[in-house]
Amino acid sequence: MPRDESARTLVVGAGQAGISLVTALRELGDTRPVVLVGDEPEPPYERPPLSKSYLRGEHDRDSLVFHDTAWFADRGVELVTGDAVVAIARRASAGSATLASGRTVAFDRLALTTGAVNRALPVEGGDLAGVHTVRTLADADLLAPRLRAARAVVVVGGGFIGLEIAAGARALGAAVTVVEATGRLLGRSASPLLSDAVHDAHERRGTRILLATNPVRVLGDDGNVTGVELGDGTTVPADVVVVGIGAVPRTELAEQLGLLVEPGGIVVDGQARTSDGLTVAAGDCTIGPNPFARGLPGPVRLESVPHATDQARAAAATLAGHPTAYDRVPWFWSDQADLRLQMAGLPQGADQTVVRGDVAAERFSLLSYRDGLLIAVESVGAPADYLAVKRALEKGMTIPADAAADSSVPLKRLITRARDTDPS
Ligand SMILES: NC(=O)c1ccc[n+]([C@@H]2O[C@H](COP(=O)([O-])OP(=O)(O)OC[C@H]3O[C@@H](n4cnc5c(N)ncnc54)[C@H](O)[C@@H]3O)[C@@H](O)[C@H]2O)c1
Repeated sequence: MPRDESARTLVVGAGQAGISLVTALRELGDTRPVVLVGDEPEPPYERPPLSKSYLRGEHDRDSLVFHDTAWFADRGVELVTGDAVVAIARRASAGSATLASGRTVAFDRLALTTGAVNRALPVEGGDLAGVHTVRTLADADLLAPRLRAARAVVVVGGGFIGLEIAAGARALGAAVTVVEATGRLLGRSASPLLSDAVHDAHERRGTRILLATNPVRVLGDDGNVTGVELGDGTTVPADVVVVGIGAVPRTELAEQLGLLVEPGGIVVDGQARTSDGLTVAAGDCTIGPNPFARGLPGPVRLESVPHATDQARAAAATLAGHPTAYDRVPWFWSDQADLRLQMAGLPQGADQTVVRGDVAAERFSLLSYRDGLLIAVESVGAPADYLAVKRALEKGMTIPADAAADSSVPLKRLITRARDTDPS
C-alpha cells in the first residue's frame, strides 16, 4: 500500500451508496487506502427498516449496522463518523478536504455519496415537539416511542415515507390521516392505477386520506403539537405529525468543486462520472441517464437502495480504472404494513397499462407499455409477476400486452424477444 498520505480515496457520505462503493472497490481488487467520512454518529446502517419495522420495535439498533469496526480495519478503510466534510478542492489528482473537526484529508480519488436531506414542512408550527421526519436512525429513535403511544397521527405527504409510516401507525392502533398536496398518492413514482389501488388499500385499513390539500399551520399547545390546519380552514387533531414531503439532494460540495449540478442533483454520466471527468458520485445526490427511463425527458433522479447500490458499483469500477456502464433495471419495494409493493422499470410515459390479477383482493400486477413494449411492472402481493417482468427487462425482452392479463398463465412463460412484437 502506498505510504503517501495523498494517495488516498476519499468517499464523502457513509450511507448506502458510500458503503456500497467502498465494498465494491475491495471486491474489484482495489487495495488503495480509503477514508470514508459520514456525518452521522453511527457506522453505515440500513435505512429501509427505519420507516417500517424499526418503528414497531422489531429491530435492535445494532442489527441495522452493516459491519463492525474490524471489517473496515481489515480492508484498509478508515471510517470517520460524526464528522462532516465542510470544504473541498481538487486540482486533477491532488485534492484536499477539511472536516468540521478541523482535520484535513488529502486525496487523489474522490467519490461523493452525500445523499439527500428531507424537506422540512415550511409552515408555522413546523418545528413543534411532536412533528417528525424520518431519514436517519436518530430520527427514527425519536419517533418510534411517540408513534407507539400516539392516539392520532397526521402524516403529511403521500409518498413512500408517508405511506409506510401511516400503515405502521395504523397497525399500532392510532387514528391516521394522510394529507397529500397533489391529486394522488405516490404521484412521483407510481402509475395512476397503482395510486388508486394503494389509496383504497389504506382506506380499507381505516386510514383517512385527504388529497389536493396541504397544511397551512401546525397547531400546538405549550410547545406540543395538537393538530394541523388545512388550506380550507379545517383542522385535523394529532398528537404526532410525521412529515414525508420529499428529499433534496446534498450538492454543496459538488458546487464547491465547480461540478455541474442541477436542481435534481449532481449530474453524472452512465459510468457515474461527474462533469470534471475525475470525481464520481452515486446515490440519492445524483441525477443521470437511465436506459429504462423511456418516457422521461433528460436525466433522472432515482431515490432507492437498489439504485444507490448499483450506481455505487459503477462508480467504484470507474475509480478502479475499468469503467462499466450503469444500466441496471431500476427496482423498488415498499412495505406498507401487510401490503408489499414491488416495482421494476419506470412506468412514467406509459401509453397502455394491463391489469393482471385482482386489485380489490390486493393480489395484482400492473404492466406498463410504451409503443407496444413493456417498460415496467408494479405488483402488490404478486412476487412471481414482478420477478418475471424484472427478468424480461434485464434481458431486453418483452411480454405481449394482449396475453399478459390472463393470470392463469405465468408471466415467465410469455417472455419474448422485443422485436417479435415491435409494431414498427
Ligand atoms: N420504499 C422506498 O423505496 C422508500 C421508502 C421510504 C423513503 N424512500 C425515499 O425517501 C425519500 C423521502 O420520501 P418521501 O416519501 O418524503 O418523498 P416522495 O417524493 O416519495 O413523496 C413526497 C410526497 O409529499 C407530497 N408533498 C409535498 N409537499 C407537500 C405538502 N406541503 N403537503 C402535503 N404533501 C406534500 C408530494 O406530492 C409527494 O406525494 C425519497 O427519497 C424516497 O424515495 C424510499
